[in-house]
Amino acid sequence: MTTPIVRAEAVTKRFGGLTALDGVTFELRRGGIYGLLGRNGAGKTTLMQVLTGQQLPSAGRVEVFGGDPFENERVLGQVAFIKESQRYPDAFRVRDALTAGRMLFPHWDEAFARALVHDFDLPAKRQIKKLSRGMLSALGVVLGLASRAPLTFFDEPYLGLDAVARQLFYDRLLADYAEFPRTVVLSTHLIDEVSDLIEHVLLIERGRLVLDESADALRGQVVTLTGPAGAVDALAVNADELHRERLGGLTRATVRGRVEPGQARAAGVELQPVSLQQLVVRITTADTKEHAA
Ligand SMILES: Nc1ncnc2c1ncn2[C@@H]1O[C@H](COP(=O)(O)OP(=O)(O)OP(=O)(O)O)[C@@H](O)[C@H]1O
Repeated sequence: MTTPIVRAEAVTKRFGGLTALDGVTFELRRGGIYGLLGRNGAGKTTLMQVLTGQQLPSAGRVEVFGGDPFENERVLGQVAFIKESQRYPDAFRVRDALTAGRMLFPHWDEAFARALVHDFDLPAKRQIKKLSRGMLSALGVVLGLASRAPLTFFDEPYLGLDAVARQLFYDRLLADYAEFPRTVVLSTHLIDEVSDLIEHVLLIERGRLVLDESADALRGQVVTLTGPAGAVDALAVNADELHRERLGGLTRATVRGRVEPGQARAAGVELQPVSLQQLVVRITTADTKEHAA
């Protein structure tokens, strides 16, 4: 068993009458790339803020590296939180941000930072306020990767990055993670792009954690069945139905649960795996319908 480095117990965060996090309980273990997924406003940023001591929970408990992260230098020295809206001092140049990274992060790797600045084609002497949006995102990515923080949060780090730069980020993250294992939490809407990268999925819906599963386990769990309605129903009897539609005379159902491929073949039902992206869409829309009902 790997040791958990984060424990969140029944964490609730309210902003006035709005409940942004609602009784969220989970653990993050040492070493792993987590995908923090969920629709707009689901509570992802709030959760990362609570875990990094930038917001206090309204109820519940958070423990990071064995302590409360709030104003805790020992804990926060091991944590990097890279967010799109990061503000820098007005006169800061790219190279000043690297100097700050060197001072802030005990595990900082200067050579790696310089290599990344080169890879992302960042102008070291340019003022940060004069960077393009994509360059600003790239700077966040450089700081987050070179920090080598044992717990690194990337909150939608790709905004403004083009496809080539995003791929560079994924490649560098994966290669560096293999050499220096740590815990990385990546909040993203680009699920298909990161589905090969993430090892564990945390899915938040309206402030509640609705999925906390290894990506491998999930891949085998959800399938689409297409065939005559009666045969589909019989095969899916013990599975959890997430979605159903009719295609001419056929029924297509997306279900979570075990379906035997041999039985499906014999019943004339086509079985197809479901991508992580489709799975998230199905789970979150099923939840929305339930909520509206
Ligand atoms: N400081 C705040 N004051 C009031 N409401 C807030 C505050 N921060 C977040 N919220 C609200 O809490 C909810 C969750 O927001 P959060 O930013 O955590 O969502 P998110 O999952 O990160 O969304 P997105 O994917 O759009 O970035 C939203 O309804 C948001 O409006």
